[in-house]
Amino acid sequence: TIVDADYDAGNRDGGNRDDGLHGDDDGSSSSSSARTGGGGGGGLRWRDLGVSLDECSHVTTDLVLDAYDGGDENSATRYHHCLDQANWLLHPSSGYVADGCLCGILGPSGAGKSTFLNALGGTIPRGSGLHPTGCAWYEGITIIDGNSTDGTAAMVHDRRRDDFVRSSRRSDRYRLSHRDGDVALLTQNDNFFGMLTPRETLVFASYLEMQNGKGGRMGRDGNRNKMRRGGGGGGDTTTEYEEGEDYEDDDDDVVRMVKTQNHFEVAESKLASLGLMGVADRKIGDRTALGGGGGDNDGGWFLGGRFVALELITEPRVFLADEPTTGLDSAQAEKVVKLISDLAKERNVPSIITLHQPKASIWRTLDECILLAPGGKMCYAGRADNATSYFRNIGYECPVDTNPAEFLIDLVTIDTEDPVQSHADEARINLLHHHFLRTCRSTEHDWPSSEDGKLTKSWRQSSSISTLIRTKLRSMMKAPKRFGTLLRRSFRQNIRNTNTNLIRLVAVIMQACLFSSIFKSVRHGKSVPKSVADRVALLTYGVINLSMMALMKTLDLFARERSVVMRERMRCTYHSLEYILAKVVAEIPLDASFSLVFAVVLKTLTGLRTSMTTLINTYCLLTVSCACLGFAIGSFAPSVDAAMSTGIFVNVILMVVGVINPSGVNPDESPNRIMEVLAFFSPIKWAIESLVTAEFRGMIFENEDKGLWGQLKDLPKMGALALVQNGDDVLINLGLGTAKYADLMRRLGLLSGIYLSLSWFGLSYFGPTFIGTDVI
Ligand SMILES: Nc1ncnc2c1ncn2[C@@H]1O[C@H](COP(=O)(O)OP(=O)(O)OP(=O)(O)O)[C@@H](O)[C@H]1O
Repeated sequence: TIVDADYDAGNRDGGNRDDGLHGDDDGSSSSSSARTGGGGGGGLRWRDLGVSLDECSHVTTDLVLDAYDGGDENSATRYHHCLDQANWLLHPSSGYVADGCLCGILGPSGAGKSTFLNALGGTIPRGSGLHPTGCAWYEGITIIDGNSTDGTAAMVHDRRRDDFVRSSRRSDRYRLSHRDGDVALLTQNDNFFGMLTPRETLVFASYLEMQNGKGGRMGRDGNRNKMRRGGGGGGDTTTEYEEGEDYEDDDDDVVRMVKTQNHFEVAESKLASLGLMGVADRKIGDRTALGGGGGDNDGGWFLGGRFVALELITEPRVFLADEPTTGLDSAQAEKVVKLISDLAKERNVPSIITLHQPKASIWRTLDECILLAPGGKMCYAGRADNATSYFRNIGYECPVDTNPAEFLIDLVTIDTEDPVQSHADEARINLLHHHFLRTCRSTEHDWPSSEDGKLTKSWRQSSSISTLIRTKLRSMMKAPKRFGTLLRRSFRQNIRNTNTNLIRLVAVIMQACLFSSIFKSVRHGKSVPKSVADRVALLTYGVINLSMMALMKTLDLFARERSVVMRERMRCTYHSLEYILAKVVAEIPLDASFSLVFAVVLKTLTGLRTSMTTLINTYCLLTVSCACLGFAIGSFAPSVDAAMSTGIFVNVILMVVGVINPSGVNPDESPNRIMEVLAFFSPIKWAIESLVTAEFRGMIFENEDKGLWGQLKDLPKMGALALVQNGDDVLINLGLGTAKYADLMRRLGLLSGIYLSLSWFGLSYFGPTFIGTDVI
């Protein structure tokens, strides 16, 4: 077994960074070799990768080129046919980014940089109307002991023999799997639990990753990286395990060490390696303390670094970042790009980032660059330091003292304001695109054809069923631990939200005081007929108020967590049921405690007949039910905005069908079927009916010493309830003659269960799904 690979006797047939990428004055050839890497090294590759608004399966880079060259008539016709149909956001191209390289995607706004990144990472959402073509994969190099017939010879250092031995290397193609954490994709919308510190965030993330039944990943990668570090920059020599091999079966020292490393150590090492120790205990959401995106270098650095830290917790195979410098000042931006560059080298992973107008110092940090023109037309892909010579060779000289990045972006920008200039710009871009594609074709023989190697397994995917079953079982056994972690995280996030919690506390006390002062007849504490309407209204107001607060708070929090949860769910870090249950257990007691305060204040300040316990129980269960409704809406809604507006709409409907008319109902007029169904799903209805039933059942009116005239004066105010004799009469008039408090509460409980199940379903089946690119 080959145990180390820190030397390769120069027999790398195209060792990525050494072949064509360095010191090649001929821009054209450097570009093409950068793109293909000569086939010898590990890295991220893509072939004919494009994205169009129309379905068009036949377009390849070859066809595009044929069309430009006016070559094979048949091909050109096919291409034009597709062009007619397909509206390309990203014209098909093929390329390569080597292990350990940082590649920046440059281009004007709307050129297709994010689209390209999503196509590479396999994260083009289903239903977006986009159609990807081609494929992207990771090419890994395996050093095999002995003389394998299908590999290329290489000299590899065998630690056990302390000697260099001739070994074979095999190049394997792996499908990149988001679920397995192969791809770290940092998007512009990424978010965090704002109340946690970076240390806690990383501890929770690493703990969840370790407990998700894919425990072999960290150990195995830890091993891989350890070996790579010894590689002295030989980015293309990587000793790998055979597929399906489980690290637990391995007796390597390094693996054992990583196995015993706990999640605290993993988090600490990530923090240290990213230089985040100084801000490790500051709350993430505390942007003022951190300096946010402006002014304070530490703050901005932290904001960028924390994203990177979390994405790297899983030791990804490929690192992609969409504008990681957005919102940072230039010094902070430089630091973040430098960090990604260092990590790319240290971990030997290909890293690709999109950049908006990078300054010269950032440009110098890039190893490679990809230039995209509008329409996603690739005009350059290769070593960053060869870019200017490449363009000089085709007649575009970068002026002295000009930032090459700006020069490149200007080259592919269309001046839409001036029609003549716009025409000239488009012609130049087409020329550049065409020239670039032509330089690629010369190395096409290095590429696997689509029939080659039907390898569809992801990097970490196990090949044997028994291993799969073992992994599943291991994951199930760890469910309680994951639940505990999620519970702690939710609980901390909730309890530390001090300002919001204080505001809520003050709000419920003030609302209870306000309601008690509005309904004065209830305040007197006398069970008199005149107070019936006020009692119904008071209880109803309380229910509506608490339901609104619980629903909105849940939607807001859920919406803010959404991107984190989606990211974690994409990787199958935990089961959606575990997440939902943890949220319920962590959040609902706190929500219910506000209801408790409200109930206590209301009962103390008014003469409500309902007991304190009944009031508390009902308001608390109502809160639970509305929080569950919030989870359900949040789990189905496609976006934060959609969740919030749907929440308001739904609550209004449930309120309208749920409130009781205090003037009484007409028993001869039964509500229509739709109303009945809607009412069944209204927690507001069940809570109001429960409280009203508890309030009036068995109530005997007290005599008011106000004489006949005084009593007659009150009758008009009581409407249809003017002639009631006692509480039971009131309930009959309100349509609750046979209602029982316990039954109504059971309905409310049942409704909470239904909403909880719906949230589980929504979270499980309505998450983001992506369109995969073709698998080679
Ligand atoms: N789902 C979609 N449907 C239609 N057009 C889309 C879709 N997604 C993106 N586009 C369009 O594709 C083009 C490329 O978008 P993309 O976001 O990739 O550009 P970009 O280079 O990343 O821009 P920026 O620098 O402004 O982020 C834009 O014109 C955009 O409007």
